[in-house]
Amino acid sequence: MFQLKWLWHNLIGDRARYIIALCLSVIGSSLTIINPYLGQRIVDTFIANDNAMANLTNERGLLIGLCLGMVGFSLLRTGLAYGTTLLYEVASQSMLYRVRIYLYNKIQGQDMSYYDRNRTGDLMTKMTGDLDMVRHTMAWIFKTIIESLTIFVAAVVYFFYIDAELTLWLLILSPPIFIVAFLFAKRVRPMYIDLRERLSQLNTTTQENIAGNRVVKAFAREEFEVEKFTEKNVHYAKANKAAAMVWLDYFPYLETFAQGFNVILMIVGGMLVMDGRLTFGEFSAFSALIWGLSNPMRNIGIIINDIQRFFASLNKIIDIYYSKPGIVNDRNPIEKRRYEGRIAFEHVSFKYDNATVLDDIDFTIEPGETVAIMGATGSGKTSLINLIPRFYDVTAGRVLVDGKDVRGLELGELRANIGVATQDVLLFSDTIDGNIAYGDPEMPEEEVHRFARLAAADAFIRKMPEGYDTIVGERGVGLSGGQKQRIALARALAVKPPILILDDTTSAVDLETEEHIQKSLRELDYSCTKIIIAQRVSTTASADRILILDNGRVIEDGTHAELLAKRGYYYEVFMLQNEGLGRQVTAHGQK
Ligand SMILES: Nc1ncnc2c1ncn2[C@@H]1O[C@H](COP(=O)(O)OP(=O)(O)OP(=O)(O)O)[C@@H](O)[C@H]1O
Repeated sequence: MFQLKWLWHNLIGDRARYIIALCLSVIGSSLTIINPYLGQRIVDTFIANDNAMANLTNERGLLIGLCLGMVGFSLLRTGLAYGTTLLYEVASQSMLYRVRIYLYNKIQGQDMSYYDRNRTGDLMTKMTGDLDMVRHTMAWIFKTIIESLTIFVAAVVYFFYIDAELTLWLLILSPPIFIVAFLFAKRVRPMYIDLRERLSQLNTTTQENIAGNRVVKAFAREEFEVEKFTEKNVHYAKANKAAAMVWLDYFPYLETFAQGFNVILMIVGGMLVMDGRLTFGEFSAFSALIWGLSNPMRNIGIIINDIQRFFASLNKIIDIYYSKPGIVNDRNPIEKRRYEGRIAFEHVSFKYDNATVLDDIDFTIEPGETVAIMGATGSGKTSLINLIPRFYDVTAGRVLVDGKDVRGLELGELRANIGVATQDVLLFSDTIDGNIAYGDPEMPEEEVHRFARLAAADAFIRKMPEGYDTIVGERGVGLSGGQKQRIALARALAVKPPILILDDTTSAVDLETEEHIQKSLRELDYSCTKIIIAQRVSTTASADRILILDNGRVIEDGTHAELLAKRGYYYEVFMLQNEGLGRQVTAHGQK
């Protein structure tokens, strides 16, 4: 089966340990028949024997030997069980560790459309609960299956050796038990797939709620969110209960059959003892080992439940394991070069699924040029700049950097040459210093300060209680929107990229600060092509060129003066921002 092959493949490095553990499980479980055998000898020789008293005197050595044997084998089994559990734990934990790293790398290597499709809560469930279920199965469920099977087989073999007829009577119960177990497994399987999905939904709701708690509070929607969570929680609890109830439908049959072993033993075994075909000792051996037949039947429900959970979880993990990003790096990493920074869009079109977002975009940006992109919200500005570092790939046409199609460039090298400050600023829960030096952790402190000054962030950072060592909260909590933007800008500048992309990076800073940033950007001490998405004319005015996007098409392209002279969209925005007349501006003129 494919899933088992996958497990075997990932056990590499621990296969020997795991196989030894399986063998020890088999040996340890087989030893369970030894004590009933020794007990049988004791009963037949020293208790239910006509010469029992004489034997007690004459064969004392044998009795002591048998008793010591029982103690010895019990100790041996305990020792083996300890060692076996240890091996299972070590092997499964190491496998879990390796697979977790592999999956983490896989997730990191996915392109943006993967993150568009997958919910964070679902990915978190895969990385935690699902992986742990797989480990639990490797360490406990497989062990229980192997041990139950071994004890079952060993008991049956031993029973056949003592008395075949009684054994066959007992085994009459096995077919109905297996039929019931099969029916149960079939019914419960889809329930565990559903249960796994509901857990993922519960986690997604929880994660979104925690991440978005400020919005929830701002809109005073706590009650609504609690209701939403309760709904998911109820669904999850119901799914759990439904699976448990199914087990209860089958449990009485399995339990009755399991009890049936004792009943058959009493009736048939008793008759055989009375007929003198079975000794008391042999009967006691049956009695002592009958759990070897009934226990696996009792465990069968737990095993089936866990195996279904295991497959539901494993399939989710395998999904990530074999997922391939659409955007791959098919070049071998070479020594990273510094690009000149020439960018060209050649008749580029782009779609998310089926919705066309960019249509026949065609322009060139020379090294060192500063180009501003403006356009109504949703016109495709962010989508356009996302094509340069290959966050997404074009649907038609080509994006060229330094004259080469970006799809043919080494991905790491390409991205290392591009500094991006995204619209949605994300800072890590780390020091401010660590956040600015994210692209180069070895960066000297003075450099960090220099880039913070360029981004007009130095002054406010120094006013913070621990300056550059201040730890910012998750996603930058504790900083204002403008402060976060300036740290994100410093982080992008600090990699000294030949291509710098700023997506609305100064939208939340005041005009004076923005002026300082504009000046810094003009005076950077390294050559840099800048693409700046902005809504303010104050930002775009000093650019070498301005592109106006509307509905995925470039409708205006020129300098500030040229576009004003055109009296189109740009002119309207200019007038609106400078005169504050509040007219509604469209790409096609004024309404
Ligand atoms: N991940 C996505 N999946 C599907 N559609 C998307 C995705 N991201 C953006 N879009 C759609 O693509 C269009 C362009 O979005 P884009 O973010 O590029 O616009 P924008 O000009 O940057 O807008 P804004 O100024 O509001 O940031 C929008 O209609 C948006 O709904």
